[in-house]
Amino acid sequence: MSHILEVDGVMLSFGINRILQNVYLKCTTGNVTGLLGRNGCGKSCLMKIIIGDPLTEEKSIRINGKSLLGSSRLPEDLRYLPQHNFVPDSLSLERIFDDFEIDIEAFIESFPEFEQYRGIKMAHLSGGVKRILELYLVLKSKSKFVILDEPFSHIMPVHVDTIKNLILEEKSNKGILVSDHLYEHIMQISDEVYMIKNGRTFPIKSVEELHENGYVRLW
Ligand SMILES: Nc1ncnc2c1ncn2[C@@H]1O[C@H](COP(=O)(O)OP(=O)(O)OP(=O)(O)O)[C@@H](O)[C@H]1O
Repeated sequence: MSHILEVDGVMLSFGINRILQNVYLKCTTGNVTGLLGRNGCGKSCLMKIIIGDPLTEEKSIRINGKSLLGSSRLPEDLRYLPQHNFVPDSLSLERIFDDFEIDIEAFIESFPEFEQYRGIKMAHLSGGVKRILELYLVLKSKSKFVILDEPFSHIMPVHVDTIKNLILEEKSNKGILVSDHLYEHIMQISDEVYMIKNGRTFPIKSVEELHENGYVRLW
């Protein structure tokens, strides 16, 4: 079944700083939607607002036309990979997969060297290893939409390629909204890309447009 997530009417200021004011984006099952923009333009704030952070009352977030009210979100609707680690340090890899009801064997097939970490607690894993694990848990969750904030940060290139493939595989089950400054990867895997600039979102079709909008320097 296909679902559509739409976001508009978002107004966000901190003091006299207007961060977001003219936002529209949509994400649908079967699609990867990319979100790009300069440091501090409001990407993480927008993602947090979508997943229910009460940063602003002025917003309209809808799934299949039905407004998501307040700050509670059902995990079957939306899951979110934040920039910081979220799995408790005291849990082992095996326990985490059990808790999330996600198949650890399929994970180890994608990342064979994680075999050695099966019984290891999160506290003893490196930053990049934790990041891959958390990204996988969110990406594979039984949710209509997943929102990934900087999924490629701290991750070595060979695993970035695996993760891109997993995202492309998983989009047949859900809509995926993703933001990362590794814009070439975002441009490659996204069906639609939005940029945030001066508080508003607009569609981007090419790296040249990113250049024209001051996000990359091509010449
Ligand atoms: N709780 C807060 N209080 C005050 N200002 C905030 C708060 N949260 C975010 N900001 C400001 O809002 C702006 C947007 O922040 P946000 O984290 O969304 O940027 P971003 O586009 O994700 O940036 P980056 O690419 O650097 O991660 C920034 O100027 C930031 O300093």
